[in-house]
Amino acid sequence: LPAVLGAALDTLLATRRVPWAGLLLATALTAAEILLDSAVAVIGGTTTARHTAFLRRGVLDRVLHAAPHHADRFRPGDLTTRLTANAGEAGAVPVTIATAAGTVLLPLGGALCLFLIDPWTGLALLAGLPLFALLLRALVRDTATAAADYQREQSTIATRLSEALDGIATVRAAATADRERARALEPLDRLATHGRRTWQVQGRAVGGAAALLPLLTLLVLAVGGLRLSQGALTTGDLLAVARYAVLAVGLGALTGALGAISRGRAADRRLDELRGLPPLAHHGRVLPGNGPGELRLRDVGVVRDGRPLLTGVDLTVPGGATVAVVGPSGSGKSLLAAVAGRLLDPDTGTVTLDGVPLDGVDPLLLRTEVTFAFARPALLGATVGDTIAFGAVTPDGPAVRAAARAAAADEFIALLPDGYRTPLDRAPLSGGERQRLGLARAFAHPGRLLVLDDATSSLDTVTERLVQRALIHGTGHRTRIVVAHRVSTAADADSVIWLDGGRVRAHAPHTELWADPGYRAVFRTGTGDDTR
Ligand SMILES: Nc1ncnc2c1ncn2[C@@H]1O[C@H](COP(=O)(O)OP(=O)(O)OP(=O)(O)O)[C@@H](O)[C@H]1O
Repeated sequence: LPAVLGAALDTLLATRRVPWAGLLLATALTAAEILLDSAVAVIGGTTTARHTAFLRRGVLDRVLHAAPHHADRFRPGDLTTRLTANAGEAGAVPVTIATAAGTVLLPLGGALCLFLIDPWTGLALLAGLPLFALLLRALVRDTATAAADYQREQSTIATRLSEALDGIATVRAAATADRERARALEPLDRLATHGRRTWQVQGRAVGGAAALLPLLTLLVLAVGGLRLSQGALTTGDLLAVARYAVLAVGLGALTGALGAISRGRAADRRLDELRGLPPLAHHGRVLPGNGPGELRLRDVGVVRDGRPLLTGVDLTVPGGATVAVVGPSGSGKSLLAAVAGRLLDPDTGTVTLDGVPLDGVDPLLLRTEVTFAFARPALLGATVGDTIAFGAVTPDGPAVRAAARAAAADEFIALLPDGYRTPLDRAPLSGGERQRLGLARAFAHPGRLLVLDDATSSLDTVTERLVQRALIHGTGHRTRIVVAHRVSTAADADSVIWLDGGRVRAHAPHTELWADPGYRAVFRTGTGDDTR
């Protein structure tokens, strides 16, 4: 454009006629620039959105497929920040790099044209560039550290807020809302400091560029003027030099792009920590068809922070048996349940189902063969029916209803506004009702092994008996492990695993163990309410 305008000016001066061709070309070039700018906005926006979605999916996939105890060290608030704000910043990097490349191309073209018109004007521009390069280097380095600190504090606030929301009832009951707010917002000062640091670094770079680049333009123009007076340049040339010099110092826009790239890369490093989570390893083995569901644990141990939580657990649960796991609070019952269905890999020993080590079985297959129900089940899916059907395999309507009946959930579901089709957010549920939906979900997914981890603790005694009967009389699972505090569960089971301090104290039928006062004491000192 400057070359066309310069040539048009020279034609005008030389011929005293309107240079229509030059003007038309200049108009076409300007229109093309406007069109390109619009294309950049549209393509840039969609590319960033797609890349962000790609990063989020990839990282979420790694988190979901990671060995659970590795993924657990990232708290929900922290994970959310990484997957939302951080992924957003990291997702913008490719487009920002492309924009930066565009930002560099135009000044480079400008510089090249200066050399073509007159090398001395090009050299004048080059003289100031080393200083500008130093400025950019400092910007990239300082932005990266300030942005990383800022993003870390953001995560801390998000973690504390999500903890406070999670425990909102306790916070209200303890009247500690003000204290919680102060705790959640405590990193705010540091966050502000790091935020200011980021913008100070950016401001310094922009300020430096704003001081340096006009001086550079002036220098190029001065050299151009000198060359005009020497007769080496025409007036049109000088006009073009002036325009190209302005284009060349457009390099200043690079400061904004480089700052954004540095912030994006700092955010991407936080995603890297999630990408680095070791996946749940397996050897893609299948379980033998029609196996009885025999579970064996050999010398199983779990250690956390040097503390043994399960030690030397040796157990055989015969296929088709119902086994209760009892023991005082903190004795390792939930850990044993998690290990039995590979929600957790033990640190020592092996767990096999029908002779195949669990860590060898394809996880998707394992999830169709092993079903869990928990004390506080997460209700996933859009409707009440969906949440029961939720799993690796989706059961049909009659199977969902049969499972709900077995879990004694059918009656209260029938009272909901739309029955099974009631959206979960329109279904106010008590703790016991939530538990029954969790149980129904487990019952609706038959397989070799069913693990109930305290999954009936909120049910009243009558309902629990109903569920217990359904459990014993078949839910389509062959083997059942039931963690419970109630003596009736132990009495109904074929045998009882009695845990104490992370060790198996005994594995025998309830009637045999009942003679031991220590065993009877479990039901008095546990959180269970019934003894007999
Ligand atoms: N991820 C973990 N990191 C560190 N310690 C853990 C972890 N998970 C469990 N523990 C500890 O292991 C012990 C056993 O926990 P577990 O949940 O198995 O007990 P439990 O017998 O099911 O107790 P309750 O009857 O109260 O539910 C507890 O002391 C608990 O603090």
